[in-house]
Amino acid sequence: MKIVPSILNANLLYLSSDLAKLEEADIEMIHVDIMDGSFVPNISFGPSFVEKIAEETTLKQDVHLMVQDPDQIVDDILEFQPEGITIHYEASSHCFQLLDKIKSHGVKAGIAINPGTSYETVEAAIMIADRVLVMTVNPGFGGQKFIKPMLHKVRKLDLTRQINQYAYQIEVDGGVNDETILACCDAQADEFVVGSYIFNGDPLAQIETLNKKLSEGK
Ligand SMILES: O=C(CO)[C@@H](O)[C@H](O)COP(=O)(O)O
Ligand SMILES: [Fe+2]
Repeated sequence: MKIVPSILNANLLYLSSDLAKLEEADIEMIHVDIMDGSFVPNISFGPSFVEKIAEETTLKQDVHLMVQDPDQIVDDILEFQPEGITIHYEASSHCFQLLDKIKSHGVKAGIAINPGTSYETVEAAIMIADRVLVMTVNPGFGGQKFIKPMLHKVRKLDLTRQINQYAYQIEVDGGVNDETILACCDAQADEFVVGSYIFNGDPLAQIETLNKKLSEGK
């Protein structure tokens, strides 16, 4: 089980020292949300930011693409060899081709689903995905309320991978905090993206609280 801090709501003026704190907290990977103002009503970072982060830290990058046309931007990100790139099923017109392309570069290929997208819609795509990201808020912003019924999808994804021996990791993204992380863990999610909960306080203390919750819940 992994906590994956999302830097979307971090204060970018202090990002360098915050990244050092995450390393100190034994975090392995951060979550980088790329938004184009079209697929979601917000604009965040672009590929050059992935490059700058790679120069600054040894933390791996889990890149979450919330863009209308992922085919157009994916090459620019593959260049910086993140740990993974996750595309939205709703945005990609050729998701199998794109997932294969990401994998062929030795980068983990993820498929993300919005709250309104059913598990059944992605039944085929998950067969080849390394990661399935279940949005537990509507994408676009940090600091939103966790949508609890999404855990039903997480449970189904876990059951499906057990039955078929699929290899994907299940990641939950949005509204994960000290009150919701245990339910995600119980539903068998493997990776917990946590943004505002970590960066609205002292990152080290917040991560310690989350780790404590997870170990108490075992
Ligand atoms: O992809 C997104 C939002 O669209 C997320 O990765 C957020 O950045 C998570 O932030 P919190 O909900 O934890 O504040
Ligand atoms: Fe995200």
